[in-house]
Amino acid sequence: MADLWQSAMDHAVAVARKAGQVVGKALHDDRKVMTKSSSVDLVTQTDQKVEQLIIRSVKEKFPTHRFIGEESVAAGESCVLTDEPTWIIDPIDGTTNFVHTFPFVAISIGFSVNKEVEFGVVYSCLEDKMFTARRGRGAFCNGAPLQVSEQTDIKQSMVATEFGSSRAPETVEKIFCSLRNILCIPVQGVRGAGTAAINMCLVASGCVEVYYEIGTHVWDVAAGSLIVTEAGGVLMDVEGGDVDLMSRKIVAANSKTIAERIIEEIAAFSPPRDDVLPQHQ
Ligand SMILES: O=P(O)(O)O[C@H]1[C@H](O)[C@@H](O)[C@H](O)[C@H](O)[C@@H]1O
Ligand SMILES: [Mg+2]
Ligand SMILES: [Mg+2]
Repeated sequence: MADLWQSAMDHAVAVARKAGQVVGKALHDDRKVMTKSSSVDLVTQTDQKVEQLIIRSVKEKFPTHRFIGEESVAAGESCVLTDEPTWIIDPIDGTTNFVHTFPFVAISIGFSVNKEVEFGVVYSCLEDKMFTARRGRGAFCNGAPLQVSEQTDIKQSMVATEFGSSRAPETVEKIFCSLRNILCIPVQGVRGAGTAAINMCLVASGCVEVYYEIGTHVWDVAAGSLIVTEAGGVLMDVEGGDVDLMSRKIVAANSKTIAERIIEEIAAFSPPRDDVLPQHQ
C-alpha cells in the first residue's frame, strides 16, 4: 500500500507541474471571468480546464479513486469525504490573483484515505515552488526540508489571513473585529498571499507564525494542512479544539502556544459546512 501512495504522490507532483504550465501560459491571455457565490467569488475557464486536466490524468492511472474538486462541486457534484482514496483538488488557488496577475497562484492537490490526508502537493506555479508532504515523512519545498518558525512570542510574530469572498456586512464586521484585535496585540505584521494554500506553505516555511481564515473550503486547505503539520506546525479550529477541514474554519500555526493566543482574538462565525452544501458557495 505504501508504494501505491508514493506513486500517486509522484503523479500528483507531475500533474501539478503540468497544470502550472497551463496556468502560467493563460496568465496573460484574455480571461473570461465568471462569478460563483458572489460578485467577488471568481472563476475562469482556466480553473475549469485545469481541474479537468488533473482529474482526467489521475483517472487514467487510478481509475477507482474518487475526487472532490472545487469546480466539479461548483457544477453540482457532492463534497463528501469517504474512506476511499480521494483526490481533493483546487485547480487554481488564488483565482482573484490570477485574474489580476497578482503573482501568487497555486495548484493544490491533497490525497486522503480513511479521511486522513496521506500527501499534499501545493505548486506555487509563478514562483516555481513545489511544496510537498507525505504523512510521517516531512515537508519539502523543491526538495529542501521545511521547518516552522520557533517564535513563541505573538508580539514578535507575523500573521497571515484573508478577507474571503463574502461581503455580507455581518461577516465583514467579524473579519475586521478579529483583525483589529490581532493588530492591537500588537503583532509585527499581518499579510495575505491571496491563497490559503500558499499562506499555509508560508507557515510551513517559517516566514509566518500563524495563518487563520473563516470561509476556506476543503480544497483550499487539504494539501496545505499536511504540509504545515509535517513541517512541525499545528492545526486548530478557530474556536479551539481539533480542526475539521470540512468546517471552513482553520488556524495553522507554528505551535499550539501561538495558535491558542490568536484564537483568543478571533471573532468566530460559522459558514455552512462544505459537506452539507448542495453546491459550492
Ligand atoms: O477560490 P480560490 O480557489 O481562489 O481560493 C480562495 C482562497 O484560497 C482563500 O484563502 C481566499 O480567501 C478566497 O476566498 C479565495 O477564493
Ligand atoms: Mg482555493
Ligand atoms: Mg480555486
